[in-house]
Amino acid sequence: MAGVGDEIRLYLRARVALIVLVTIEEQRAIEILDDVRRERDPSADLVVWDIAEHFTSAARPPAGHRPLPETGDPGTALDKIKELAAKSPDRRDLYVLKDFHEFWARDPRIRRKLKTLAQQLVYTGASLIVIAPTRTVPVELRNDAVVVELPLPTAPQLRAELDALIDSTAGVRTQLGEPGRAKLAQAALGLTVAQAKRAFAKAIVRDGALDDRGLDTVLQEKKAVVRESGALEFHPVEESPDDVGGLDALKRWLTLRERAFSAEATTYGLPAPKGLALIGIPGTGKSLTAKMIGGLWRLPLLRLDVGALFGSLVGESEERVRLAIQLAETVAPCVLWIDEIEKALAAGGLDGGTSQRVFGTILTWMQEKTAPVFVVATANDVAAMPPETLRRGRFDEVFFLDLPTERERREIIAVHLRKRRRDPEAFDVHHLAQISDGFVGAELEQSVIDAMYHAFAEDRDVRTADLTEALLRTVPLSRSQREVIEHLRAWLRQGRAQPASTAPDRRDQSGRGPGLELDLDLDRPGDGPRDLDRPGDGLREPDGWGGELH
Ligand SMILES: Nc1ncnc2c1ncn2[C@@H]1O[C@H](COP(=O)(O)OP(=O)(O)OP(=O)(O)O)[C@@H](O)[C@H]1O
Repeated sequence: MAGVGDEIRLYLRARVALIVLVTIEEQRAIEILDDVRRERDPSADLVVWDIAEHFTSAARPPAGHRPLPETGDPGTALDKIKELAAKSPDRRDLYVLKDFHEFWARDPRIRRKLKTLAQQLVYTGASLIVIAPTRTVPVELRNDAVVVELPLPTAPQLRAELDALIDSTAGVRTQLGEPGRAKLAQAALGLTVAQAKRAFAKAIVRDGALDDRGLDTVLQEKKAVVRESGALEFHPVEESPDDVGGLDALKRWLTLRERAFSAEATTYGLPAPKGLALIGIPGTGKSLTAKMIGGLWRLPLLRLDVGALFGSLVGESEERVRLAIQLAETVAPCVLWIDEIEKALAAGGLDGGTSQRVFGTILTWMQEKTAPVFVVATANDVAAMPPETLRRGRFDEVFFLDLPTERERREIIAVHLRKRRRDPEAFDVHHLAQISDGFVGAELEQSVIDAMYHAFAEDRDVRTADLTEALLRTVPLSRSQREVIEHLRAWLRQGRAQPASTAPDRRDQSGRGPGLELDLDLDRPGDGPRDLDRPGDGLREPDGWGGELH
């Protein structure tokens, strides 16, 4: 039996008044509880109450028949449990309540009755367990209750389900040998037992057999489940470092850790990297980098939409974040991209408490996580983020993505010409980079597209002149919203991040740009060891540096 059964057994032995088992897998929870019951006392009963079936015995095989009371009212159900336990105080029955999270949320009478009953049962052999889909236990009950989470099934558990399904499905042809079955079970990680069984069954019905095609069905099912969870989605991994212009320091950092999640790295004694924070000017390639990491490291990429975490019902947001974390851990090793993490603090219209709790849950998890989930947090607005957010221990490194330098602009323009099947050699990219000072990657890409539209409308191929015009037509954000960039650079000046690029021309002809000239104050306390692969450490801020933009 999994660790949860052991944990529950321990709490029962310690006579904890109320155990709240958090899961959406009620059937699996009941099976685990029945194992616990049988092992403690085979003659005890497992009595389950829910709003539709009322009292039933779930003990397998049935533990000696005893008439059970009949009531669909939750308050009366609690009274009846009290009577049953009082009648035979030595019986070690387990009473399981379903649907109570609905009642305790809205009825103070139920909260009171449940608390009293839980405290009284401590003096009998019986125990009380609530199965709930959320871990929000009312304040009044928190002192008496322990919350136990039922993790999603592991690969061996899913494998057992798969084997059982194949054995029980008459006439199913299966070309799945040992490695195939293991692969399929592995692919189903992140699904509940019921969801996995459904996906396996779907593959059998659709293909008439269980073979390699099943893998695809299972992955599709998993994507659907992840999407339904509200805030998490699988992101296709298509980008490679070749799609990213500039940002060489950041790319080097990532390439150095390319095999960080391999078994060899663990054997070598390396800890798995925890995560990266990418802070910076909008449009400089933070999202692009997050996507590229999945491609470079060949790991699945999950994107967490922080805005979508916030639900309107009490406790819903916390529940969603918990579920998202749980899903990411089951899919691990993976990259979890937390897009615009600062939104967690600025969730408009919500009471500060909810967003603080959601943000706190993410941060605590990042600090304590042991599963190989590499977090990439991207943020534009650092003003809302408390400084401790980006502390080491959570992130291995914090990178700042500044306006691209001239050389980087050359690379970015070349990337986008190549992407659109044009040879950069056929263009004067030097000139284009020179005239696009202050442009970010997104604006350069847009200018390339804009130029191509103009040429296309005139039925000819795109030329340097079209690109020049497109660039001159564009007013980059760095010019229209200087203060946004000033603000971010002021933050960088406080030495909280590494420049993502080490371009020697960081101070290009415009005389702007912080980059390498910053004194990064490498010895500040609490910083821990620095990366050897990080170039440019400790260079001095030049006289008269003012980050002036043109
Ligand atoms: N360094 C770069 N190299 C190549 N393309 C880039 C680069 N930076 C940005 N781009 C292009 O601009 C698009 C938008 O950039 P991206 O979304 O990654 O920026 P961002 O920093 O995440 O912006 P935001 O903060 O506004 O979300 C990318 O999909 C890519 O096509």
